[in-house]
Amino acid sequence: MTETPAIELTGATKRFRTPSGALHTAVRDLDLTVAQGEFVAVVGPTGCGKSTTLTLVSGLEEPTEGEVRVYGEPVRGIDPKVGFVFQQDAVFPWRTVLSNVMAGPRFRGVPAAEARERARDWLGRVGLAAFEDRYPHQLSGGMRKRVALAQTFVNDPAILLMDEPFSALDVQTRALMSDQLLELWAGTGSSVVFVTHDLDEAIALADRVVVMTAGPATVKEVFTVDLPRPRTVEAVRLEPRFVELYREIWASLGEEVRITRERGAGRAA
Ligand SMILES: Nc1ncnc2c1ncn2[C@@H]1O[C@H](COP(=O)(O)OP(=O)(O)OP(=O)(O)O)[C@@H](O)[C@H]1O
Repeated sequence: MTETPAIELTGATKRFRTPSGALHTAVRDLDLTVAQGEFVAVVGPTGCGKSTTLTLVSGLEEPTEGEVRVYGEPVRGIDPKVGFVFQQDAVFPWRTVLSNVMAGPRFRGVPAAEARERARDWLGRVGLAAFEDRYPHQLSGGMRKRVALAQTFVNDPAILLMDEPFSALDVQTRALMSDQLLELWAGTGSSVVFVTHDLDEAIALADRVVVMTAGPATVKEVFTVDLPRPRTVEAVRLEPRFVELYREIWASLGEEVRITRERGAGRAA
């Protein structure tokens, strides 16, 4: 018997009504399956429809056509099995780090003592045990991102949707965060969909890299990343296979980036 996929988009199309009243197609006829426990990275030219794809899986938006399923069930609204990490931090500025990490389990009805214990456990895993009484503004960008990871993993999500979560960080912190994410994810069995502009990051993290077309987004090509795990970003980047994969995927992605750029230049002319 084959296992139910964690995520299944079938012929998913999303159109938005623009302020001028016209219809804009952000995603068209998109087919994508993510297995349970799989890490999938999504790359594509700017504005092509990557975030819209995530919002369809999250239940924040409904597809205009086609189907989106999570664990075999059609998505109807926001599912508690799904966790998110975005580029912006989703922390309460007036709450301490511990209170921020406890918030999710508390909203889900976990008793305070247990929520505190789970939050402390995850804060320990992200290396912030000594900072539980700090407020978010007293932390660095990288530390706030670690709070965001603890905040997400503490809810034990079956599916994790990440939309350029590390793009606001400097390059070194980004690499450390990627390593940390892989470490945290390794023990959970959750499925991840990770949207990024950074092909290095996509290959270093993922089991498969999905290349999207210039907008409206559909799947152009899917590449399997056959690099062994556990991986660390700095080490994996030096492997000949990594460089080979980078070249192959860039050949596909680069075309779409060029199409998007030329359209932009056409519009500016
Ligand atoms: N709520 C909305 N209403 C109208 N148009 C929208 C809406 N959300 C997204 N769009 C449009 O759909 C297209 C795809 O946007 P989306 O944010 O999914 O792209 P993206 O690939 O994530 O972009 P980026 O790489 O720049 O983050 C864009 O042209 C955007 O302007």
